[in-house]
Amino acid sequence: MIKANDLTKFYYVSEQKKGRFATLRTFISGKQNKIPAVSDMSFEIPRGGFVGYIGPNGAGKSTTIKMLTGILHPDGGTVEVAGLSPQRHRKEVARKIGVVFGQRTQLWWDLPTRDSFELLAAMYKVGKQDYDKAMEVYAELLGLHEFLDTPVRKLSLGQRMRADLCAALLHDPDVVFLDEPTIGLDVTAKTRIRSFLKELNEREQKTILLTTHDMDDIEQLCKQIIIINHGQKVYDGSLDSLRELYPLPSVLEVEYHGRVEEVLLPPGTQYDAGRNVARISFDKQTTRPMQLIDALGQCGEVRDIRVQTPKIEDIISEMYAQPQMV
Ligand SMILES: Nc1ncnc2c1ncn2[C@@H]1O[C@H](COP(=O)(O)OP(=O)(O)OP(=O)(O)O)[C@@H](O)[C@H]1O
Repeated sequence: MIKANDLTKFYYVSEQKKGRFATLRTFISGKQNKIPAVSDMSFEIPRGGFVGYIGPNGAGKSTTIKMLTGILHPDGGTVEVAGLSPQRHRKEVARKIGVVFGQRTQLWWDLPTRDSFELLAAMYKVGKQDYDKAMEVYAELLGLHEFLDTPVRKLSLGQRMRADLCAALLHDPDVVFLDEPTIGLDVTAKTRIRSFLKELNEREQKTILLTTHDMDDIEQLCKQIIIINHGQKVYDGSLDSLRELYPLPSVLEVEYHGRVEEVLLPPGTQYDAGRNVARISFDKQTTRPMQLIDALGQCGEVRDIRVQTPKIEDIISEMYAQPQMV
C-alpha cells in the first residue's frame, strides 16, 4: 500500500556568520549548506498495516510524511501510495489518504465543529449519503455528539483531536497518516484515541502510519515499527523482535511514608534512604508490575508509585551502544 524506495530529501540552510553584523553578513553572503533530512529511506507497508514510524527529535519523521503525502518533493528516490506517486498524482492521492497532525488542526477555528465537517465533505466531493453514513459511524465511535455545535476554538485538546480524526476520515481514505495524535492528551483521552485507531485498523482495514514519541502508543497499536535516526532507517520489524535484540527493563519506583522494612525488599531493589524511595528494574514481558507492587507494599506505608517504561530514545542509545546490530 505504501512503498518508499531510496527516498532522500535535503534542506538548504543559510550558513550562519558569527561576530559583528552577523545577520547582515549571513544575508549578503547567500552561502547555503545542504543538510540531509532523509537519506536513502526504503520500506514497504502492506494494506491493513499499522506502522509506528519513530525516532528522536529531528530524525526526519515529518519530512518523510510530507513526502508520502505529496507536500514535499523528494530530491532522490521514489514513493508510491496506493499505487500512485503523491508528487505526480497529488489530487488522486489526496482522496486516498487522511492526515492528522497532532500539533495543528484542519478544522476552522471559529466555526461549529459540524460546519468544518460539512465544508471538508464538500471539498472532497463526498455525497450526502456517504457523508451521513460516515458521520453516523465516526461521531458515535469518537463520541462527538456532545460538541458538534461547539466552535472548534472552544474544544478541549482531546475533543479537538477526536474531531480531527473524524475530519480525516470523512472521505473514506485507504491510508491514514497520524503525526503525534496523542501528544499532550491525558491518559483517558489517549486510551479513547488508541481504541478507536485499533478498531479503524482491524475492522476497516485502514493502513495506518503513526509517528509518536509515546512508547505506549507503539506497544498497544503497531504491528510493525520503523525506527529512524539522522534521516536513516535503523530498524524495521516487530516490537517483539526489537525487544529480543535490545532488552531494556522497565523501572518501578515506590515512595514511602515513614519507616521501611528494608529486609523485606525483594532481591535486586535499590533503596534510597534519603528520599525514602525503592527502585526495582523488571521485564514487562515476564513480570507483572502488580506482583512487585504487592511485594514492595509489604515493606512500608506507600505514598506514591511510579512505573517508567523504556523510551524510544533509550532503545536507540542501546542500538548505538551495540553498533553491530544497527
Ligand atoms: N523547513 C526546513 N528547513 C530546514 N531544515 C529543516 C526544515 N524542516 C526540517 N528541517 C531539519 O530536517 C531534519 C529533520 O526534521 P523533521 O522535522 O523531519 O524531524 P522529525 O523527526 O519530524 O522531528 P520531531 O520529532 O522533532 O518532529 C531536522 O534536522 C530539522 O532541523
